[in-house]
Amino acid sequence: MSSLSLTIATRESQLALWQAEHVQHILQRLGHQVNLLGMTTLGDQILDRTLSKVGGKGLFVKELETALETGRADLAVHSLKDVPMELPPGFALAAVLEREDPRDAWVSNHYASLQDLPQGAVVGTSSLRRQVLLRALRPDLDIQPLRGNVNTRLRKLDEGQYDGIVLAAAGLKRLAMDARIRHAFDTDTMLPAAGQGALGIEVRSDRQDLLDLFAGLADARTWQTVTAERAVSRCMGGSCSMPLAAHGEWQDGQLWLRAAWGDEANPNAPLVSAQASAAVHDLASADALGLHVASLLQQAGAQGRR
Ligand SMILES: NCc1[nH]cc(CCC(=O)O)c1CC(=O)O
Repeated sequence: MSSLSLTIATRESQLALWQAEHVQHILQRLGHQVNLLGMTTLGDQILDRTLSKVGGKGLFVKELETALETGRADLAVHSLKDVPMELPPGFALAAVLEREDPRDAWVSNHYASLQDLPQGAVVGTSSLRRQVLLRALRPDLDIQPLRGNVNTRLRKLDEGQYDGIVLAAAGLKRLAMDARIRHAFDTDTMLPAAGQGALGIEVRSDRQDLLDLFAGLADARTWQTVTAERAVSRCMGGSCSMPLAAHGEWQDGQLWLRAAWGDEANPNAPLVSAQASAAVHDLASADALGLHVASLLQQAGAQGRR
């Protein structure tokens, strides 16, 4: 393939820039010329409210899509967790890249683990999924909202506003802040969000040149895994305003998919869980596994949203 001159649209948080530069380097190694176009999204501007209350997923990607639409940029690099389950018409996921640690991390300056926290301690997270899972582990905790990019959240912890916070391990590891992680929660206690830790490349669907280019860079296993996870979320009508976890792990060539759903209207109700496995071999069979697990969730009492 001949050398292309490409522009990557990216948010300007430290993590978004790391991710865009990561893809920039991959493309440069293939001989392409790559610039970054930094942008501020609505999700970056609204910091005083919980995202689930102001429109949820999509707030971080819309401005980037506009740049693709107008040709100011050729591709956008996203944390897949923040990408809506269905892209708007005219856009496509060109690839999913290798996954960082998908687990949630416990970060605290004083307490090595949740178990060490005193009664009623203050824990920061704005994720409804993390809130519900934390409440199941420690009903006594005082869970307080925590927004902002990774650095902002750590600063708020260090200022003493929280006894501990829960963040994606992936963001901390990518920013070489592993040292802040007291421990990563095992996936049995804190089931991760669909797509957590994976990167997605979005392009305009008419850019066949880019679809061809990225087909060769995709991590097939990761793409199948997150496709199954995202199918659960899509089928449940998942958005940030629904406590929903979906996580796949491979075992003996089979993809094991687990999901958990919490009732946002009744946060004290127990979680509904479901799991299934299948010999997934392509994106279609991964999607089918996700739909199956979503139907099991619904049979067990989880309510999807239209
Ligand atoms: N919702 C914000 C967001 N989107 C992606 C990540 C972390 C990196 C990832 O999951 O790929 C984070 C921060 C967090 O959840 O702690």
